[in-house]
Amino acid sequence: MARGKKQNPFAARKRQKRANGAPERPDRRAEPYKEIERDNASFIKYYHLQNICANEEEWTQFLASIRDNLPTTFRVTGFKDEAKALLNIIKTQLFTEYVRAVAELHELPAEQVERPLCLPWYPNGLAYQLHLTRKDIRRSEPLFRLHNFLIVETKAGSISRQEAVSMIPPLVLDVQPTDKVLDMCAAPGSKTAQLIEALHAAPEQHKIPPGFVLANDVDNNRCYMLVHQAKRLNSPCLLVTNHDSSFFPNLLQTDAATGNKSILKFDKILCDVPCSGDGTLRKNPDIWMKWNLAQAYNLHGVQYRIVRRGAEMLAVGGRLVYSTCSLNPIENEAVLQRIIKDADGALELVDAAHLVPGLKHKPGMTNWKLATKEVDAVYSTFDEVPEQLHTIIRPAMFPLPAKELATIGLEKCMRVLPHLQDSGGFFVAVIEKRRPLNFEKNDLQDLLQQQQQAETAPQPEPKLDAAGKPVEEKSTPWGPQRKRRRLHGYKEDPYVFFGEQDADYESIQQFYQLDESLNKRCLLTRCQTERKKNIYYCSEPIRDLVLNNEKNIKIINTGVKTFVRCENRHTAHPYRLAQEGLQTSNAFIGNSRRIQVERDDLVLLLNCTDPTKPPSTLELKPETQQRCKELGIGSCVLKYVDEAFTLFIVGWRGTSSLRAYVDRDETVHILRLLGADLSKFEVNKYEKAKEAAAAAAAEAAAAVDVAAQKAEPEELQESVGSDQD
Ligand SMILES: C[S@@+](CC[C@H](N)C(=O)[O-])C[C@H]1O[C@@H](n2cnc3c(N)ncnc32)[C@H](O)[C@@H]1O
Repeated sequence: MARGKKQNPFAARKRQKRANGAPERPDRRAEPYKEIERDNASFIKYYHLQNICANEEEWTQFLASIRDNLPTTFRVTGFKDEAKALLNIIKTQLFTEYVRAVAELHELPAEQVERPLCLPWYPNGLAYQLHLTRKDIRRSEPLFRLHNFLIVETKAGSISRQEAVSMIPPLVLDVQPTDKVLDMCAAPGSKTAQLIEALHAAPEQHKIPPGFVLANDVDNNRCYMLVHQAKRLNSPCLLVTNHDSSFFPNLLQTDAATGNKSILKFDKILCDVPCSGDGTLRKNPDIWMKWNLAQAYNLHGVQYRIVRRGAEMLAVGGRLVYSTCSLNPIENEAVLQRIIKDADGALELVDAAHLVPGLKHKPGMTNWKLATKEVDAVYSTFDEVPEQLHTIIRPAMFPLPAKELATIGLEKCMRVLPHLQDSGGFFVAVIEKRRPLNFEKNDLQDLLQQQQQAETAPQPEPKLDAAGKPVEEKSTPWGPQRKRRRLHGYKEDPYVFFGEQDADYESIQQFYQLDESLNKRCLLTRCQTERKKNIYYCSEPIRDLVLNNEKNIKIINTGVKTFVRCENRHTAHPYRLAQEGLQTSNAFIGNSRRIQVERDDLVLLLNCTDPTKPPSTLELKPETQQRCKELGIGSCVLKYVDEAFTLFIVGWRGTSSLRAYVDRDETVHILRLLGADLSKFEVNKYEKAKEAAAAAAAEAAAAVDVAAQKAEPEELQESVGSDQD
């Protein structure tokens, strides 16, 4: 073994076992694929006895639906005119191709193909359901263009492939651009993305929304999935943290006007809690094999603790949404009746059905029973539960006495069952806070004291500029300053904010004529170095949150990449613009680095995918050439104005060239919006696979020929020999 190279302990153990003569485990991949049996006697017995359906006929429909595969749904992500333009393309070109492809797949006349369904309850007609499963789309050659569209536009952040029912909680949370929003169990982040979109829904009113989204998850690895998902939206108003929500610490905020500190209370909170997930049986059939009631009993406690902590952190007048993808009243109504009862009038369940008009749902249940794990004994009250089950089945899991229950308002909850509109199963409840909770802990003095202690602890001498001011305001995150793998994930790099006087800022400001209203102190890097590489931007409230709270909570990510160091011998300025940050920085950039381009020029620039051969300015329209001459070398903003939308794209003016600085997926997205030819980017993976197989076969045949030629003289000799015999 090479010195210093660590051995993989799992591989070492496997090698050791093999050396000891232990039998090899059978390779399951070699076994024929078995379709999962969509049945579970305990599940059926349990939900039948709960009367989740009105009658036997409906129950039969429920069972048929939950055993069926789930149709694919997607929504156009939207707070821009671009969304409307893309929707138009979807409704015309994509759906025409859809009908053609489905007709080919099912060998039907096109007139018989059912068109995609616009989800009536999703705002502005932006969400659609296809009559195809995810597997259909992934595995059928006639659908390759549809598949390519879904992949590319998802990566470009223009659509979200999200289960229909999962779109409901953010809608009923009703987020406004000024809201302070907490997403307590956020990963992998499909609902967080919706919350961010709602925050940015009024760009004409706010260059940067005053509100923010704090997205949290207890699972460190899933936090990175969340970062990946949310990054597509390029919001400077997002903070991702990694903490147990049931013990989420109180956070400090600074009042911008007075400088006073207070405990942060959120206007909107989403508690999309961990659950048994039996509402997702259509998408995840393996749950049929695992389902049992013990999961719900185990989860009830953590679900209650999360919603209780959420209620404490909610501002008076604020709104909290509790949701699960479980049908089980133990994880739903039992949790809600408990928190509403404990709040003693401070919390109220409200009806939010008007925010999803046309969504078919049932009211929350007001009567349910509990049972043993295998549902062989059923209990209506805690008195009936045998003592050995008292630690598993708790009194609070049973419905309250009828009179008390009537004051809770459980009927305002929404239960979505799969057969109602061919979707997954889901539960959602909306709570509003009328006054502070009796058990709410507002430990401002403790927090201030902790902060003071941390500030007075010995620190390395700060670097000062010529005027004697600190050069930069550095955050000290959890743990050491070097990224190192730990049991519970990575330690994060620090958040180093720009100081009042920053040489890099001065030069960026001059080159891009940045408007002073862009708060330079919200620019940050993720390392302490003289030579900054990537410069990020976050909104003012996010900066305040980071600096006030990073010692109490593990911050995983914030800021949008806005400037990137890019130096070569021709460049006058060391930083180029980053496309990710342009959505924010564009509103602050002056005219000196802008160039307006027409459609043909933009199509030409985007079609150039070889970075070593950028388009020559001589190929562009005379007006564009003239502007290029004036512009001089370096990063710039390409502006394109269409009747329906305006695009801003990062460009690069080279010595004799102009190029668009966007990645492949965004390139395809923009070309699509421009109605340009996409055939160059349209990869048919089936054709490619066939070509690869044909090439491999040809290679194998050639190898056989060569072997045969080599073998020929011997064979001839043999045959001569045998003749002689
Ligand atoms: C139903 S999923 C959330 C789905 C997510 N809201 C979305 O739309 O993509 C539940 C999440 O809760 C997280 N979780 C479980 N226990 C938690 C806790 N105590 N605190 C915070 N997050 C928790 C899990 O890691 C999981 O990512």
